[in-house]
This record gives sequence, structure tokens and C-alpha cells, in this order.
Amino acid sequence: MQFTIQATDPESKARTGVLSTDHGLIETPIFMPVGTAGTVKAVHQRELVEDVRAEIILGNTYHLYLRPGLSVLEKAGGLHRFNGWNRPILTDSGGYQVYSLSNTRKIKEDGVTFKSHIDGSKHIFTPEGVMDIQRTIGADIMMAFDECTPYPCEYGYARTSMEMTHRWLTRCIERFDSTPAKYGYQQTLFPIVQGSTYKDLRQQSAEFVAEQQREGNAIGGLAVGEPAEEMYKTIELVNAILPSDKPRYLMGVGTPENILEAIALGVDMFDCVMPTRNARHGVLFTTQGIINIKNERWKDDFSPIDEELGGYASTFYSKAYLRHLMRSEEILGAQIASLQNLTFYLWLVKQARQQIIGGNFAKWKGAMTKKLMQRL
Ligand SMILES: O=c1[nH]cnc2cc3nc(NCc4cccs4)[nH]c3cc12
Repeated sequence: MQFTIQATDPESKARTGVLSTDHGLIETPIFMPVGTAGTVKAVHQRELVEDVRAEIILGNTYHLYLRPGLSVLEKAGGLHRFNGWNRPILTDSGGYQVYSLSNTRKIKEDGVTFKSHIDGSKHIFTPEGVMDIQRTIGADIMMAFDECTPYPCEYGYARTSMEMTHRWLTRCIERFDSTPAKYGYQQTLFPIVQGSTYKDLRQQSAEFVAEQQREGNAIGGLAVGEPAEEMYKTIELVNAILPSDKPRYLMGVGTPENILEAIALGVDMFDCVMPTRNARHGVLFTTQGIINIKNERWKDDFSPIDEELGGYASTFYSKAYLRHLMRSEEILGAQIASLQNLTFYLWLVKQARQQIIGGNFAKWKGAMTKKLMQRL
């Protein structure tokens, strides 16, 4: 997998690049819509390509392993063949989902045992096991098996957790480097930096991850409830150590403001459930600011959802109509709102990319953040 940096912003660490995979190119900075169970909820593949202009989507190992399961995915020839998405896919390694979904998990040196949130069946995820699972899913980018350290936590716990993640990373690399891709295209493995919000632990973890010299690196353990300022300080610290010629992926982030700030700090890749999750609750991100479409205020506002965004759903449907659909709990409401938010997120990172190329990203960021985060 090749990463080429094109433009860098003179006043920040922001940069644009192109990531080439066997399923095509990714222009960074990029936002990856989350397709948890093999689909981006309520959005068709054609819409993802034509309206959202998504370039890479994320799948979750935990969900796909439990349902449809490895046998179906293998018989299909991998996730790309199963869901018809022929562009790049990244899979999270399951650690975070077990931590956030299954309250019966037990963490041991060998791996994490848990009970399925679907049928209560018992399972274990080990570093080796999730490498094999991601080989079977066929993601272009596979994530190492880590423990997302909860926030807040004691220094001792953060260190023990980080050291476990490092031992698991070594096991992931051994397994990954000794197993072939299953479907004829290359896969790559990204390690994940942990260390909670402790400066020395983050430095240690970033150095350990950088030493592995993989084709890309991720920053984990953030967007777990820490204050934004803590997040930014941690990103700055870690990015100073991670190699600048490899893509940096900030997991689980975030709001438009978080994303622009992290781009300025040198982050290239993002994923977050926020655009799709908020959409289903009627919270829309638009080029004019944030709209809670269920609010009385939009009852007879027949203007397009987001004229300036220009996406299909955003210009064809009115605010009043979408409000009606959401209040009626019509499925079409979730579809339109999800399309709006995802189209907005991809528009935002594309705007950032243009501004970096134009050399005025740092100036543009401030004004844009103020406008986008205002509540209408
Ligand atoms: O350390 C991590 N390792 C592997 N996957 C992750 C996924 C993650 N997702 C979030 N936050 C996602 C959000 C949850 C609620 C709003 S945004 N933080 C995350 C941290 C990790």
C-alpha cells in the first residue's frame, strides 16, 4: 500500500495525500462512513458512491464475526463480494466493540472472552484470532487487536493496559506476516497507539508503534469521554513521534470541529458513528450549522435541507418534509438524514483538502468551525 503526500499547509501540520490500495485510491484527509454490520445503516451502495462520494468504508470485526459469520463471508469471497462495495474497506479489530457492547467481557493475557450481545453465546478474541477473522472479511486495512483504555483511569491501569496492547500487537504482526490474503488482493495491518492521556505513556506507545514500521498508524484510546483539549494535546504529542510519511488514523473521531482540529494536527483518516447515529435521531450537520429537524421551528420551512451542500437528498427534499418523516418515524426519514450527514462529512474533508492545497487551511478552519458548529 502506497501513501504519497501532495500538499502541506504552511501554518499547521495539515497535509493532503493519496493512499493507494488494491481496491482503489483514497484522497486524504478522508472520512470513513461506519458500516458496522457490512452496511452503512440506511444508505444504498449507489448513494455512497454517487451522493456521499465515500472512498472507503469501515466494517466492524465483532459484528461481522457474530453475524453473518465467517462461513458466509468466506463462501461469498469476502465482504467486498458480499455487500457489493468494490472500493477500500477498513475493519476495526473488535476490541473496542467488545469493550463497548458486551458487558460480560474478561480481559486476559491470551485475549478477551465475551458473550455475544445477540444470543449470549461465549466467544474469545485473541490477537491471532482477529487477524484470521480480518483475513476472512478481506478488509484492505486491518486493525491490530488492542485494548481501548477506558477514560478516566489510574496511571497504573493505563500503563498495564498499554503494555498488554503492545504484547498483543507483536502477536498480531507475527500472525499477519505469516498468513496470506485469501482473495487475491493485498491487505495491510495498522497498529494502534494507546496510553490514555498520560504524556509519558503516549510517548512510549507512539515510539513502540513507530518502531514496527507498518504502512499506516492509528491513534486509539481517544473519543472516549476525555475533554477535547486533552484529545488535541495527545494527538499533537503522538503525531510528533509517528512517521510523517505514513497515514495517521484517529479512531472514532468525531464532530466537524474535532476533525478540522485533528487535520491541523496532522491526522489523515477519520471514522465516527456520529453522522449516521445523529441522523437517526434527527440531528443534521449542514453547511449552515447544526439542525435538530424535529424542532417545531422547521414545521413549515419548505426550503431544501441544505441547498449549499448540493447532495441529492439535501436539495430534493425540504426541511418541513424531513421533519414530518422523522416525527412519523418513517424509514425514509432515516435514509434522507443519513445521506445528508454523510454527504456533509465527506464535503467537509474535501473542503479541508482544497484549503490545504490552496495554502490557507489554518485561516479557513477557524471561521468554518464557528459556522458549522452553530445550532440553528
Ligand atoms: O482505541 C481504540 N481502538 C480500537 N477502536 C476504537 C474505536 C473508537 N471509537 C471511539 N469513539 C467513538 C465514539 C463513540 C461515541 C461517539 S464517537 N474511540 C475509539 C477508540 C478505539
